[in-house]
Formats: sequence, structure tokens, C-alpha cells
Amino acid sequence: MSYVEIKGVEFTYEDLLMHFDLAVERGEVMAVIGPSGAGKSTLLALVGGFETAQAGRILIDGADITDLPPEVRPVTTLFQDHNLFAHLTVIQNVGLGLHPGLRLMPAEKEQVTWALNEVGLTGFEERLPGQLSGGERQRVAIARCILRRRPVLMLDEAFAALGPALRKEMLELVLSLRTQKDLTVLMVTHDPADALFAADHTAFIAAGKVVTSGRTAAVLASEHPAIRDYLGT
Ligand SMILES: Nc1ncnc2c1ncn2[C@@H]1O[C@H](COP(=O)(O)OP(=O)(O)OP(=O)(O)O)[C@@H](O)[C@H]1O
Repeated sequence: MSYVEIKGVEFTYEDLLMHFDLAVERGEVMAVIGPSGAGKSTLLALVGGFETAQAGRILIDGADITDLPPEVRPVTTLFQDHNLFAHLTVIQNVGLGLHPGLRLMPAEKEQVTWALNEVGLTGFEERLPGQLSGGERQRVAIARCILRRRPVLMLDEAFAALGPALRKEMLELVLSLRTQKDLTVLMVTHDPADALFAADHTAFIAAGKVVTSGRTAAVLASEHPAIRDYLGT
């Protein structure tokens, strides 16, 4: 049995019927690529519980999570934007990973300090998001994710707005956290280079279905017309 199992999961938006089957092994990074509107974000939303499957089951570590509300799923998601509250300091934003209130007990503050250190942001505690670079803001959001201690981390084009060098740096951080914290990572990206760099396996999605999945290099080299079209090669 795979660590994450998405089995016959169906969801419809207007005229697009999506039907997903996908298995992700424990500790791997799986990239999800495919054309705009293919259903990549919807797939992540279904796993995260922000959308509810109309049919099929989602299992994580053997437990059926299909009907659980998002906050109790063993999953945390990092989006491209809107991960942080602009009026809250770094420490408050990260502290939200522990509980929804803003008053942190000393032991909680210690945990936040630990998480900020893990992402290389010691000394940034009292800044507001507006006083950080894009990469630093995503580091704050990652710190909150690791504080939530969920075994599955999902990235929805989380680094798409960053330049190539910074994107690589952020992916390196994710890879190192994956190893240290035994995370399983599902990562939507539009950049095949990101998939090649970070992902053991890649799933190619088109028109609401997983067209193919396998080793990243093999998927990117596939002769499947939809993949060649998408890559423009
Ligand atoms: N809230 C919504 N209401 C209605 N339709 C939606 C909604 N969200 C997404 N859709 C539609 O569902 C389909 C899949 O969208 P989704 O965002 O999952 O695609 P995607 O592969 O992530 O695209 P992109 O790469 O552009 O982010 C699209 O046709 C989109 O227009």
C-alpha cells in the first residue's frame, strides 16, 4: 500500500469531470504538472480537504481521510500567495501553526523560534510580511507548515513567483526538510526544471485525469502527444 492513495476520486466543476487515481510513496517528492485548467490545484484541494470528493477515496498511511475536515487531515499546504497575514509579525504568523490565537505561551514561543531557525530566519521574528522579500515570506510560511507537524506537505506553485536561483534554494530547503522530518511532498509546478530537480516522480495531468506518472525524467521524455504539446518540444 502506498502512503498517499487517491483512488477513483471524482470532482466536477461545471463541464469538467475530473477523475484522479494516483499513489505517492512515503518520503518521496511527487511533482504534478500539466496544462492550465487541467485540475492540478483541484487535486491538491481534494487531498487537503478544501474540496470534497464526489466519489472515490483518499487514504493517507492507510487511514481514509476522504470525509475529514481540512484541519484534522495529516496534510499542510503552501500556496503561492496569501499564506501570511500582512498585519501580523513573523512570530505571530508562524505561531498560527500551533493554534488560532495570537498569545503564545513561552513553550510555544520556543517552538516558533525553533521553526524559524529551521528555515534560516532567526532574527526576523518581529518583522511584518511587508518587510520581507518574497523568498523570506515563503520561508515564514514553510516554518508554519513544519510547526504543524503534518507528514504530507503540498506545494501549489508555491515558488512560481520567485526567480530561478531562489526557486532552487527553496526547493533545496524543501528537500532537506523532507529528509529531516520524513515528509511526503506533492508539488504542483509549471516548471519542468523544478520537477527534474526536486521530484522523484512526476504525474502529468490533463483534462482532469492523470495521463501518466512515473520517474520524472521518463515522464518528461514521454512521447505522449499531450506531454509533448505541454512542453512545446
Ligand atoms: N471555484 C471554481 N468554480 C468553478 N470552476 C472552477 C473553480 N476552480 C477551478 N475551476 C475550474 O476547474 C478546472 C481545473 O482548475 P484547477 O485550478 O484545478 O486547474 P490547474 O491545473 O491548477 O490550473 P493552473 O495551472 O492554471 O493553476 C478549470 O477548468 C477551472 O476553470
